[in-house]
Amino acid sequence: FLQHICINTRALISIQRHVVEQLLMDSNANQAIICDNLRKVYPGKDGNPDKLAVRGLSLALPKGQCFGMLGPNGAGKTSFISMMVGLTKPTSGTAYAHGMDIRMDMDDIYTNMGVCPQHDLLWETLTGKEHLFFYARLKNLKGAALVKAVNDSLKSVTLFHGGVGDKQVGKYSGGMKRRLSVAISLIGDPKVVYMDEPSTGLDPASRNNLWNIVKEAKRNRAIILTTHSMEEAEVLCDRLGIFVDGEFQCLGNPKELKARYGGAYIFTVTTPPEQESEIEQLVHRLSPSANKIYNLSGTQKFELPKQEVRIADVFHAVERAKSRLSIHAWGLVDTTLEDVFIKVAKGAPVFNDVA
Ligand SMILES: Nc1ncnc2c1ncn2[C@@H]1O[C@H](COP(=O)(O)OP(=O)(O)OP(=O)(O)O)[C@@H](O)[C@H]1O
Repeated sequence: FLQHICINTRALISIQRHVVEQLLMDSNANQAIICDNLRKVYPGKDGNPDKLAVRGLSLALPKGQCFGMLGPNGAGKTSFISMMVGLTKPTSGTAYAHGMDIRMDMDDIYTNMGVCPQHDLLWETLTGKEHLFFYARLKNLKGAALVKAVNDSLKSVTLFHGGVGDKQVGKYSGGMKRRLSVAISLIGDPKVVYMDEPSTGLDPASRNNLWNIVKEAKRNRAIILTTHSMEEAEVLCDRLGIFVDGEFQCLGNPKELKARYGGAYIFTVTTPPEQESEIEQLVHRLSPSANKIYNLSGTQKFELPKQEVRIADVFHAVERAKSRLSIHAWGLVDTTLEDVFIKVAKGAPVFNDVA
């Protein structure tokens, strides 16, 4: 399985690299974002080796798409976004936002870019509305258009009614601050938006509300977002990359990733512990290469390779077994994006230092 992942990874990353090379040669290429072999190395301090946080990232993203960057803690997602928004310089390689180079044209890029940082960067003594006026003016909005943009923005993140937008941010809850940060990132109609874990700390209702805002917003722009929520990635992202140790381990839309990396059904069954071996035999009759992945006092979990089993056969086998075994509960589920994430993140080689 790991071999399968590695082959796919190399092929996919080189295809993406090839796409980027073609786009860079095409002066009419209408891509919102192109990353060309971006690399970030943090110099080692106190005798420690250098840290290669982003190792040659190539990516092309058209307008109208939301790209999700998933990855374990410390994978390099924030380092990537920091380069894209001009907070740090790439060690080598570069990226283009609507054809403008992040090494030279950052001032022009800023007028057409929005950022929702991982940690809210807000002034406690200013109101939500004052924040939005400030950022909207930076985007050159004036007069009636400025007032309309601010009010629309407050409404879109439900901070308008009851005068919430006129309260000081110091009195906002964590969720309200997060919603304000998202509103700031979208004010002034930027064509490229980066969102670093936008829904962290939001309750389910606020999160759904935020997802609707992002879905609406992506129609007209390119969005790159990082998230630890597989649910969020599935709801919002047209394309995903799982980023581990500074490089993509896989790229694709959520369905493709599940199909490519999720070659098995998960079959769970609970019986009295003394009937475990009979269940095991039943499973191996259904699927000779089934793999037991969990076993605790009568509850067993198996991976059944999809090419070996038909769902209907599993249902029939369980129904027949019920006449002689006490099956308290059972279930058969398809691979989730979370399963894909765990497998890909675990299977990735570990690199810590610059090779
Ligand atoms: N300024 C820095 N100097 C040295 N090393 C750094 C610096 N910033 C990040 N790193 C290291 O680079 C690696 C990538 O960190 P980064 O914050 O980009 O990861 P991340 O994927 O955003 O993690 P998380 O999901 O936890 O936010 C980590 O090993 C981190 O310790």
